[in-house]
Amino acid sequence: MASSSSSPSPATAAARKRALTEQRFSELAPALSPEVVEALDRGGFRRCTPVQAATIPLLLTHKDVAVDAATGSGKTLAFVVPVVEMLRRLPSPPKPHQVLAIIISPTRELSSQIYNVAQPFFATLKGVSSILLVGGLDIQLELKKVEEEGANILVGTPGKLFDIMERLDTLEYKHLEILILDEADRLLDMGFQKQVTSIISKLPKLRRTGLFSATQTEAVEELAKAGLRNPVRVQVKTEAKDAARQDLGPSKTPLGLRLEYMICEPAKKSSQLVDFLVQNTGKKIMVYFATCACVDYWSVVLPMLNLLKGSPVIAYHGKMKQGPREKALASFSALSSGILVCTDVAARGLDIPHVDLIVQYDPPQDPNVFVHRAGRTARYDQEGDAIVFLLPTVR
Ligand SMILES: Nc1ncnc2c1ncn2[C@@H]1O[C@H](COP(=O)(O)OP(=O)(O)OP(=O)(O)O)[C@@H](O)[C@H]1O
Repeated sequence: MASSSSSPSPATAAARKRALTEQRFSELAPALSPEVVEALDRGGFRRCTPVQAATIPLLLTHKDVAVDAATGSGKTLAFVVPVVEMLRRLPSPPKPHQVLAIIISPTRELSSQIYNVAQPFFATLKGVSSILLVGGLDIQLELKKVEEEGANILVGTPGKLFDIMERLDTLEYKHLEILILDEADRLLDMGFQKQVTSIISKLPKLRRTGLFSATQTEAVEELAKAGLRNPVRVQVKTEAKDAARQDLGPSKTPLGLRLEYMICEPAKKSSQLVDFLVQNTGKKIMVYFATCACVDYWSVVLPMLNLLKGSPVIAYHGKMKQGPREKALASFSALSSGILVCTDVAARGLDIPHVDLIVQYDPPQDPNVFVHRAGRTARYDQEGDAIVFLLPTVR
């Protein structure tokens, strides 16, 4: 959520100025409805980030958009606001089984996060229902609920959405106004191309589509060609100031992010991690490992170390059951300092408040993931540090 704007420190005020444009939501053209502006205001959102200032007017003037903007730059509201605003403009309330908007994102956590961020805005829509469709919930119960009650806005993961769309023929898509594909490159990396393509094939061609990603790949280009009509490309670049960021090229990382690397001898890497964590006690840290087994190992070892007593250590990986996984995320989000040991399941999109430091103990296989991991810190107007541990051979 946006931090209070009552009396920010000079540093925060400067960072906020960098993160936001002069454009007020209340003065966007085409104009947003007063109810949406009020909901934004209640959330502390008064001025647009660059990606919001560029994208909202485009979607509201019936353009498809392919958006490439840094992590933490406010992409979620850049599509939630136009989705809601487009549905507000419909002349009459929809029938219960008419699907008007679909928002697809790659993971349960991201879909839940989007659904939660969207709630105050969905609440301004009278007679419009929404549902979160993600794995891990009882499919029979969901099918029954959707069959009986219908749903006008579907938010979910491609597998679950595809499943529901295949099994239920009571939902009607011909009035669909807008499709959003969030973290598009991840949707494809995770092997969801078939489901996404099948979902798209059920939708009317005359719709708006927004494709959002912090990394553009050839596969994303292909998806944009297949799913978007004459899209306007929105690229929000940040200027690289330090050498490490210049190596990554423009637009990849947020302005408030400082990147470093540490060369480690294989035999000393573990002890260097411990030393590093001890030196940074009191910070809120995420440490990325290559495998779930490594996360399990370190989540047992770190709490045993006297030097780290007082630093809560929380594990988070894809082989954990959904309940413990959600609990882990909620616990870490609530901490002001502590360590989350995790795999790349926590690399994308998660908006965890006030993470100070990202440690990439195992470098990612895919260079794009580097940017997403680092992007869990320095979000919106915040600053943060990210360090990657490199063996001399991979430098
Ligand atoms: N206009 C705004 N004013 C103030 N805060 C904002 C604004 N827009 C977004 N934020 C805040 O910025 C943070 C990052 O936003 P969001 O999660 O949408 O980023 P993102 O671009 O989707 O990041 P990622 O690529 O990592 O998924 C959130 O905490 C959000 O509340």
